Amino acid sequence: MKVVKFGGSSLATGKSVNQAINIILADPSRQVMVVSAPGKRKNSDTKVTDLLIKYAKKVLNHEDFKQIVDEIFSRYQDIGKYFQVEDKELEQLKNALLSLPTQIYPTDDYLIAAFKAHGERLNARLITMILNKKGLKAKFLDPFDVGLTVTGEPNDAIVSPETYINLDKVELSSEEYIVFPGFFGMTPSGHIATFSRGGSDITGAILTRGLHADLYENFTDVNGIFAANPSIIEHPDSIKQMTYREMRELSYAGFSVFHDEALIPAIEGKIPINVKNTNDPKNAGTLIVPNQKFKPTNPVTGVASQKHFSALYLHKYLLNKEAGFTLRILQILYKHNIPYEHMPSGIDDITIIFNRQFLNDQLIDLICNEIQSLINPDQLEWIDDYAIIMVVGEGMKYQESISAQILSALNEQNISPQMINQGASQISIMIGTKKEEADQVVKTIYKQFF
Ligand SMILES: Nc1ncnc2c1ncn2[C@@H]1O[C@H](COP(=O)(O)OP(=O)(O)O)[C@@H](O)[C@H]1O
Ligand SMILES: N[C@@H](CC(=O)OP(=O)(O)O)C(=O)O
Repeated sequence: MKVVKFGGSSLATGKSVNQAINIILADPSRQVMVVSAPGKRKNSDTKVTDLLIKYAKKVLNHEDFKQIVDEIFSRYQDIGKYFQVEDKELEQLKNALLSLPTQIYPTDDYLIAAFKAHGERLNARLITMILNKKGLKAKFLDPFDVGLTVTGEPNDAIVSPETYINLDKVELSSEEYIVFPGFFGMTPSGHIATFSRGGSDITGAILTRGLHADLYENFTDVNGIFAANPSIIEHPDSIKQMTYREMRELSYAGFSVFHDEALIPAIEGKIPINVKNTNDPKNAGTLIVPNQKFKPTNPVTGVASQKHFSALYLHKYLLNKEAGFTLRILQILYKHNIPYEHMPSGIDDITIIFNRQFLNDQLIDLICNEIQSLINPDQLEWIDDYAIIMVVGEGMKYQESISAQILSALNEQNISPQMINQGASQISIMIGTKKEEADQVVKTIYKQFF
């Protein structure tokens, strides 16, 4: 049995939903369909998830929301009309949208999560109607029906282990398709919490593991995973096969096509993932597997970049001999509930890299002041303008000169990275640079290895 996830880019119009249904029908083992909310129809369009966030904010601000509800509903109406779904049935979706502000939520964050989740919930309902209309047996199931439970933040949830005990009890019939909304789960107190953005990939992976599927097919709008982001490199090579570890590092570092957290259930279940194109389903796409059986011909599999970082650089002579130096810094961060991403260090220097999204100016001043007064470094510098480029490849284990090749290629372009870190993971090299140089770094490294 296969679990098949369709991203929002594959379900944006009636025509694309029809392509997705044809993909399901083409292979009888494609029994479970996980769906995202309708995505962008063109570049200037807005994803339904973003429209729902707007709707939630209007409700919280006591603003009129009629227009935004109409806009959201029209996305489902357009898809429904393509399949001649009756107005009466579509009206159920509108009523579900309109009833959202009348529910009780523990906090505003829970309200936002519940609104957001309805992008996928209503789409799964609509696609179930469409399949039934086509004379196919299909059932809508959602996290509340199967016990997909989550903990953590309402808009950044984590799956609970009991989900897998609950999923073990779900009985599938080979006669019936299951349509399941991605992106959200149920909290212990019975509320909706969503995964982070792009999190329908995570739902697909959870169902793949929990329902013991043989393969997780993830359908998107490109022919698999490319060796670099196509918005930076024109027509990059596509990756035929890669390991879980490579994908996890690359998706964490910016390959938004597949969510990094979605790798974890697949790794736990040792289930391969096939990223494929809804518009070109015959293309083999990218297969993500537990281990690479052969030594790769290219040491580098992919180059990813992210620009939302900041860094705190600290210099202190004999830092390496001072017991508890890093511990005290971490205690300050812990006190203010600030997570950090990386902490490369040398004998007298340490750089702490943060995700800028978790910080504001006031917090930055606070931690810098505390570190200065409690730890007294010789130099403290806050670098707000920070990007990370990750060069990843299982093949790097077999070649030692990769960082030298990278540095000399960058040097030829007059780029001197602020940080280069290799070692913590044998299969990746991390480069810290200014945001404005990040794309050029990706281009230079890509040219060097592809
Ligand atoms: N390395 C990469 N390989 C393939 N696509 C990438 C990569 N990096 C970024 N992308 C972008 O990811 C997009 C698909 O992701 P997303 O829009 O989230 O898909 P979906 O809606 O199917 O979940 C592609 O259209 C592409 O522009
Ligand atoms: N719709 C949600 C979840 C998701 O996974 O979407 P997509 O499959 O379109 O990336 C989002 O926009 O974040």
